[in-house]
Amino acid sequence: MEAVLTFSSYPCRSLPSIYATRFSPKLYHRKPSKFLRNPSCRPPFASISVDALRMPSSKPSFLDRKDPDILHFVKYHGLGNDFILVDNRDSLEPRVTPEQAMKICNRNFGVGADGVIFAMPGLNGTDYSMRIFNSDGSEPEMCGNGVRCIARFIAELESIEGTQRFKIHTGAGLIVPEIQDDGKVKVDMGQPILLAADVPTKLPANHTGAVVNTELFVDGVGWNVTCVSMGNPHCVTFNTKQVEAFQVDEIKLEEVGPKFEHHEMFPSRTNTEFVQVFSRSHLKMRVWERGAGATLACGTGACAVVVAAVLEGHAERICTVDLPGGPLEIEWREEDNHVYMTGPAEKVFYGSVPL
Ligand SMILES: N[C@@H](CCC[C@H](N)C(=O)O)C(=O)O
Repeated sequence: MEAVLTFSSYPCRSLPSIYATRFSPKLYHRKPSKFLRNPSCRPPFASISVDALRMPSSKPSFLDRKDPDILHFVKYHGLGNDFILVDNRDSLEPRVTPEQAMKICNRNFGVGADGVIFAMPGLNGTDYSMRIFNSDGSEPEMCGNGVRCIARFIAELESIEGTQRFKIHTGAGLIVPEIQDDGKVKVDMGQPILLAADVPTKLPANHTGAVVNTELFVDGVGWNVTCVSMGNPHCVTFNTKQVEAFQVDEIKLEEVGPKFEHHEMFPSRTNTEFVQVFSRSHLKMRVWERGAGATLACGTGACAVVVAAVLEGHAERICTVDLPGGPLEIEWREEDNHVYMTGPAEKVFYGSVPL
């Protein structure tokens, strides 16, 4: 639900509604858009009505406008992992630069988000491509919560209702989200990558080439870690040499997270998940994300956690993973070695920002 501000009684046929947000009304108080500045477009007696708590019945027409100085977007979140979604279907060139993405993601001086995601034309026989900039402007290969959001975003752009499956090209290869009857999105996240050099990590590998339950010194503490890539790198830890099982709420994420992220053992930096085991099918995690810091959820992270939990013998292949923003259902399927993630993706508001 959101507040919608509608300018009515304009004679211009193409006049769009203007959607205002509960969260960032200041965005709409900048330079008036061209049609408002053009007197020939203005009726003598324009009326303004505020129609609160109404969802637009269809895609807002302002998403169709192509003004190079204004970015129209839709904000989505997956369990509080929030993104600015951009309709980039006409080009493989992202509409904003990494520097602009940083500004837009800033929670004080911009819209506020963990990243900016672009829905682009498909490549290699896929329906669409997805690219993403983290809030620090870096570009990750994949984003699990983001791929659920982009599925819902594309469905909205293409006015598709009901169940729908898309083939999405990402930096991690083909990813297949499927919108289910209940609105949740189930994603085939592909196979986990375990070979140390491919994660990548310089930590010593075991006889299979994987880094499983290996000691990593961070901040003077020996953490037992397992390294998994879901296209993007993850370092998963369930315990230290001193602490047999974490109470994850006690982990000082802001202190220790950046030290994992920039550790010399991770040449491409890393996402890090701290995990508490409730049972063999129920885990709880907190995450420090590469390029975004502490977030409320990380889809690729939850997948990596279940893979690591199975490899370390803590859990079975089907688990509920509790994140600060809510639960994800994860399955690491034995038959095809693929990881499947199921969870929500919710639209928050429509907006525009000057570039
Ligand atoms: N939150 C995302 C992961 C986003 C990318 C990550 N910060 C990275 O740099 O790898 C998810 O839901 O997977």
